[in-house]
Amino acid sequence: MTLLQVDQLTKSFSGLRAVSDVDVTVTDGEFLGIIGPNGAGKTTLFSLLAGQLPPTSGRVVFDGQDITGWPADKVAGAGLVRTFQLMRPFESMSVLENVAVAAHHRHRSRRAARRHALEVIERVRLAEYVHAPSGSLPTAGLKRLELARALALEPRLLLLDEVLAGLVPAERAPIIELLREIHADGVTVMFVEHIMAAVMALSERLLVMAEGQELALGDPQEVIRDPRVVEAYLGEDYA
Ligand SMILES: Nc1ncnc2c1ncn2[C@@H]1O[C@H](COP(=O)(O)OP(=O)(O)OP(=O)(O)O)[C@@H](O)[C@H]1O
Repeated sequence: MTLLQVDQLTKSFSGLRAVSDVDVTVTDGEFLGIIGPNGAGKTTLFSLLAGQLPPTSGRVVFDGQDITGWPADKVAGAGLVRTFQLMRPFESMSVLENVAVAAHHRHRSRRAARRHALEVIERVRLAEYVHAPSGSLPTAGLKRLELARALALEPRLLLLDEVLAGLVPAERAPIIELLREIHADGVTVMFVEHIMAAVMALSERLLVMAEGQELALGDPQEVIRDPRVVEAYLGEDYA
């Protein structure tokens, strides 16, 4: 079943087409990787889908509903949630309070929001930091917190924007495992990432963007051998 359908999606910033006529369909339950050079439009695409930016033109249909131009909180309420490359938790608030703020969107009572937040904190394995101020977390902890805040909104489609950036290789493996678990639990994922080992380990299909457009889309092993992808992004050494 199609969960997300994007038709001819375009975003111009004073003449620059950051996202240009993108068509993509995401099936319920799939894990779609997205790669491309800096400035290719990956983050802008996420902002258009998740409602942080209104598109210049084009259409976004999520779970059968036309959500084009909806504000972010309404999009999240429908089940489409993103993480941010630059994480901005409320630093003086504890991990629990930060996640409870997100959980509150799904649970009206404080007690239910707190209970749900605790479950999510367990799930991302942040329990030892539950009462710590978010500002005191190491980078890997902040990544888990960013995931927890997104999961507290109970997404059906989760857009992950470089969740592995800034982590040393030893810290990446457990986060990759966590992403696998989240996906196995039934969450559909779109995954923007530069760490190719993670992209190849997780992606069922791979979209390559360049200059705002789709350069290639399909089976990851085939896509990374596409000469246009090698030239625009991966380089001969990777190939
Ligand atoms: N708010 C904005 N105003 C003007 N130009 C913008 C804005 N946001 C993004 N851009 C431009 O749009 C283009 C696409 O940027 P975007 O951040 O989406 O790329 P990206 O593929 O996510 O890059 P990276 O891998 O570096 O995160 C870039 O040329 C960028 O400078």
